[in-house]
Amino acid sequence: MTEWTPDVRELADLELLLSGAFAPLTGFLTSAEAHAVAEHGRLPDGTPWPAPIRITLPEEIRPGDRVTLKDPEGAPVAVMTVQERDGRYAAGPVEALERPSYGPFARLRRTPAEVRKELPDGEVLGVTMRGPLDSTAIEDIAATAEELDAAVVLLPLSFGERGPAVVRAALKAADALPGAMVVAVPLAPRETPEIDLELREHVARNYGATEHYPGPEPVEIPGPPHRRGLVVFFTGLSGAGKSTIARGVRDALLERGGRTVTYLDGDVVRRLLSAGLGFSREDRELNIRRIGFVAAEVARHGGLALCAPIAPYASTRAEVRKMVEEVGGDFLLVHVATPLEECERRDRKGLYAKARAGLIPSFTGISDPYEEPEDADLVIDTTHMTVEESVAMVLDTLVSGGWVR
Ligand SMILES: Nc1ncnc2c1ncn2[C@@H]1O[C@H](COP(=O)(O)OS(=O)(=O)O)[C@@H](OP(=O)(O)O)[C@H]1O
Ligand SMILES: Nc1ncnc2c1ncn2[C@@H]1O[C@H](COP(=O)(O)OP(=O)(O)O)[C@@H](O)[C@H]1O
Repeated sequence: MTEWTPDVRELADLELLLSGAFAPLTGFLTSAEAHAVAEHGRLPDGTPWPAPIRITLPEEIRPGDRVTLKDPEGAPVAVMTVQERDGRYAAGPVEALERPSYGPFARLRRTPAEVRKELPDGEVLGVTMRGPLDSTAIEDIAATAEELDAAVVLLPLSFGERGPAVVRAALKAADALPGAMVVAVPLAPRETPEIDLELREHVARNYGATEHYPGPEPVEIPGPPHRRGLVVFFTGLSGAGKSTIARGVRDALLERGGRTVTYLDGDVVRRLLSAGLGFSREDRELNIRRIGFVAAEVARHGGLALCAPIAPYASTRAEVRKMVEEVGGDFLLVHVATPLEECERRDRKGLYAKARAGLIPSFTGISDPYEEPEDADLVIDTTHMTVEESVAMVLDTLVSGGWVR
């Protein structure tokens, strides 16, 4: 049987499909269902449903296959029977394997059936929360509950990096709302506020709510850029100047102070983190994913990471961008766009001559691809530039973006 690890949003949706929080859905939507939902806000049989709950799977997975869906730590979560392929998407029912029993506040992630069993008969006020409740909201909830003679269930939507903070906010609010239950629901935000609100209402109803009270939207106060994690990712041909510039930027940042800096040097990465890997497409991709993983961890804790691999494939660079942004970090792609002729003219290590002579197979730019970035945040062609000028271009970008003061 095939195995696959969905991304964090898909895994959160999977958990809600399995728990019954997305009832009547029991699997990922087909293209016809997703289309009906997008067009009419209903499933093809007329049942109201606001949001396309979908999953992307690799192309090799075909209708009829049974796929074990695993969490990032490798624990099997569910088996999906693929019924349909629609481009990147796959549709089909899911069956639970093991209930995830870890993660912050795992004890509060309960199924709608368990919660409904505990609720008293009568009215239930379901409060969905994406951020803390202020005293006005708490008074409002208390007054509504009294008016309706309703029990209160607080449903913190604990998705992503901020998830635990939302659950803590719900526990605090529960202290001020005697008798309120707290149930953590990993519902990722949706594409529009309207869809988000409707889906929250459906989920609240599945948890037994007869009334839905949407908590106020959190005021988005991302930390200032100089406190946010940042990954500066240099890409370009061998000899383009990536490591020279990255080292210059590192030194300048250390001289200025104010930020911690991690330089994931290409040679060190290849010697330690990626020891044993070669230069096939698979090995290069794995090398870049490893670099991206470490850089994202640095960014998660507010650090600044500099990486300078060739990273020839656009899709792998995009994966790294996603990994970093998912943990709340910023990602700057710097294309060191020195043309092949100049890199070859420099040929510092004599590698281009060897590659031309056929002594190094699959050499980037000669006998192996380099996909030019279309999403670079900064492009530097070093052909007619000094090292100092190139370093200054990066530093100026960091200062003007507020990442460095
Ligand atoms: N076949 C082939 N193609 C490209 N480069 C090769 C190859 N074989 C060895 N080298 C040397 O390895 C350095 C590139 O490693 P990277 O880890 O940056 O490459 S990749 O991002 O995984 O594609 C690169 O170093 P830099 O010149 O510092 O970029 C090369 O010196
Ligand atoms: N403006 C510039 N920026 C960076 N490197 C430059 C520049 N001008 C000349 N060079 C030279 O080009 C070479 C680039 O090598 P390197 O930094 O190892 O490239 P890469 O890491 O991309 O393989 C170095 O010898 C460096 O001195």
